[in-house]
Amino acid sequence: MAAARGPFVLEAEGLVRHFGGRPVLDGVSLSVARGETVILMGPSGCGKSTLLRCLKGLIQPDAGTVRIEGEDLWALPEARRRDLAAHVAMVFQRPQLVGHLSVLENTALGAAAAGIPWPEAYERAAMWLSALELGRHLDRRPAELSGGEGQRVAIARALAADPSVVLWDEPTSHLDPMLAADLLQLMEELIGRLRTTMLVVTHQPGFTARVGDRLILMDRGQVVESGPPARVLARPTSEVGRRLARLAAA
Ligand SMILES: Nc1ncnc2c1ncn2[C@@H]1O[C@H](COP(=O)(O)OP(=O)(O)OP(=O)(O)O)[C@@H](O)[C@H]1O
Repeated sequence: MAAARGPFVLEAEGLVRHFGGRPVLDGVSLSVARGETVILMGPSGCGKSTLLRCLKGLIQPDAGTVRIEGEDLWALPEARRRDLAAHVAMVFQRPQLVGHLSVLENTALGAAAAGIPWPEAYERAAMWLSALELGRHLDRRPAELSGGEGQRVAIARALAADPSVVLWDEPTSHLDPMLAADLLQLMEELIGRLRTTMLVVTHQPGFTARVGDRLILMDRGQVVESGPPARVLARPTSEVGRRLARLAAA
């Protein structure tokens, strides 16, 4: 990645995105500072995944800007945009691995896409797979993995790319409760240890309180509240915040 240009790794300003004539993002602005862990919460369907996809360059907003390391993502020519977006790693709700490639190849692919030369990409992939206790599965195909293993490969693929920022889109949502708890604990350890810039979508208030530097709440395509998680959960100022606080206290 080019030399750091400012305190914010990721910035969105006035993002608007419609689906079927309906505004799914309705003027979203946010910024994530270097080394910060920002948690994004909000009711199902409020636009969290759509926002993350815009920030990763997978969906073009109808209006507004996305800046990655100070560069206006959608103002760049396509090749340069792809390069820049490769420094934003994303862990999705499902692993999204390439079926005919091995676990090692899938993981190295993320690093290579971010411009890391292939030999080093393989080294970094093997290192992260081993760190995430997948060292015995390097030659397996994605279909031969359990749901939890698949998500750990997706995390290894994200981290092997040495990203500027990692977007986590509720990676535990399709796992059974015990596997989900294990994966949340792993995420908590990684976030605490790496201090990489993170933007995390989750529905877990306990996790949010423990790992978040800042909590942003969304409702119906808009940011409705933002602040330190302990403050937001104790003294919410929005309806969504009050619902979340009741849930956290239950
Ligand atoms: N490609 C698409 N085509 C049409 N509608 C879409 C598309 N992607 C998202 N939507 C709609 O946009 C709205 C927001 O979806 P999104 O997945 O961003 O919400 P979310 O907050 O991430 O929800 P969840 O917490 O359930 O994952 C939903 O009503 C969804 O149906």
